[in-house]
Amino acid sequence: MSRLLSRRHLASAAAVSRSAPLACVSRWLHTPSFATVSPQEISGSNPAEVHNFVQGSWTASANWNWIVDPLNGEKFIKIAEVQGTEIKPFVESLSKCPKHGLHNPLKAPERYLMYGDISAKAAHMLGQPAISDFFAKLIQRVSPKSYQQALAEVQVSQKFLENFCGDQVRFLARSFAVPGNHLGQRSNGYRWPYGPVAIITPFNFPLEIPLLQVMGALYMGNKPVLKVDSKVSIVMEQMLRLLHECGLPAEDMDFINSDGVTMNKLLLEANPKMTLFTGSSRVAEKLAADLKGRIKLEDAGFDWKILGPDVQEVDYIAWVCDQDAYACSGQKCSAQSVLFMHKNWSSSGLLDKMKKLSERRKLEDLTIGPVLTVTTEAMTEHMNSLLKIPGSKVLFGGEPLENHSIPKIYGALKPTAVFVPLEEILKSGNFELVTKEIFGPFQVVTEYSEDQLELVLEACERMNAHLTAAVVSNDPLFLQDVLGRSVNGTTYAGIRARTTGAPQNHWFGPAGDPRGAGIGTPEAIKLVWSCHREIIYDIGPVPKNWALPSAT
Ligand SMILES: N[C@@H](CCC=O)C(=O)O
Repeated sequence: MSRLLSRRHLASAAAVSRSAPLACVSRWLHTPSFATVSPQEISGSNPAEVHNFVQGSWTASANWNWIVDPLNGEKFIKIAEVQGTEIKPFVESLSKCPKHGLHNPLKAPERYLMYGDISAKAAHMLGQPAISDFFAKLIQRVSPKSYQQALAEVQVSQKFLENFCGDQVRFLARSFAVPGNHLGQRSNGYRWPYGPVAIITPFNFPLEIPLLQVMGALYMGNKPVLKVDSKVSIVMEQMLRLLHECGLPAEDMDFINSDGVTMNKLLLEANPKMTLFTGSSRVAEKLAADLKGRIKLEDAGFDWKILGPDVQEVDYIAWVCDQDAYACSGQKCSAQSVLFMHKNWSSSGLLDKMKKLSERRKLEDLTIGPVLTVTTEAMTEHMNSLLKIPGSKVLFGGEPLENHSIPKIYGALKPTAVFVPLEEILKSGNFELVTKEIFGPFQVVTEYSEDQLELVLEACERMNAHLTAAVVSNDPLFLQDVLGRSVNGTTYAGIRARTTGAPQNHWFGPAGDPRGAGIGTPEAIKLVWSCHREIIYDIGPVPKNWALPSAT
């Protein structure tokens, strides 16, 4: 059935056509059946509304919080933000789910199949060009990035859903059995849900991160409450409507909009058995303490790239560097934050090529655009602090974007690279400054000579977030050396290595931290959303010649 021409929409289009211009009819004909907004139509004079979903229904709240259009500062989306006094239904809803979950290998196993079916339907819908276009454009409105980057996010989400069709959800909960010591004894290892869980996700991937995590949680039998950064929660609100249309039971998950303080209160009162947090290290550490460690994290990434001694494919590598550092205006947790360049690259023209590529980026197509969590002043101030380090210099960028109406609360900076000498980076007064993650179009570049690889590795060792990394070389001994002495969770190795753009088939997540979460793959889902339970069956018979042993 075409979701675009549902009877409901044809009827509403016909009704509208009696009183409104043709453009309006065409808008409705092109709005997917589940949708309550049209990405292109949202504006100050036609604001969109985002609701909450709890205990099976959509709800408003006493308070509307306005989100401004990142491109012109107009108030364009109203969020029904739940206040501290309004969390009771959410607390009650989570409490309804027992610790053993909505399903598990010994309870309601048919729900694994149901989730296979829901994923198949959702994958099919999201694969319709009009629907992927709808989500790509909606993402662009709230988390400005180029159409291609926004569409890539939708495609990753669509492929992920395809991966968990049919029997693939039940295969996630595959158990094992080990023979016991005597007749009737065997141990079975099960993947067990946590039951009530919470998911908190950031602004930079409005669809990919919350969708993949929420589906993983549901697949394994948990009941999640999901909170997405209000700046972009409209995208997941619309996705939830799509999921309901694909058969997601209304009671299986809740969706809340609130500020951080209210969410913290909800977490403390509802006491979810596991919380997945994706976002800044500061909030991650606070939550880890508040929730007494019942948390998994995908936090900051000061992600590094090392160019090895073998210089080749300079044009290609310059392009990958440009994408890694500046696509989505550098607002990916995987973005290249520092580039360690072997001296052999100095005369290759790589930096010039990177500069030229960075200059192709423009606000009109959002290949560079607003920075949602760092202001222009803060980025400039950081750059100026770096420039006080002896030997440092601006390689390119360093200036605010021009001719725009991006509101002052957001940042607007040209793609920027600052060179800092390696010996200076390692000095204790400088190290923290240089490795401070700037969630914007900003990278540090440095150079090392043959005998300075130790210093490069020392710098990587001293960093405290280990998310993505790239070792750009086809020298197997160089690769082995660097890979064997580093820890980043998602590391690309080889001449085509990158730091960003992990699709659903690459585990994505930090390493080196027992709280580290993953996203995307079956291993990530099992690790984050289930725990191990072992049931040891010991049904006998008791041997006929059994006699009471002496006390031990
Ligand atoms: N796929 C994205 C990351 C998604 C985050 O969890 C990237 O590779 O930058």
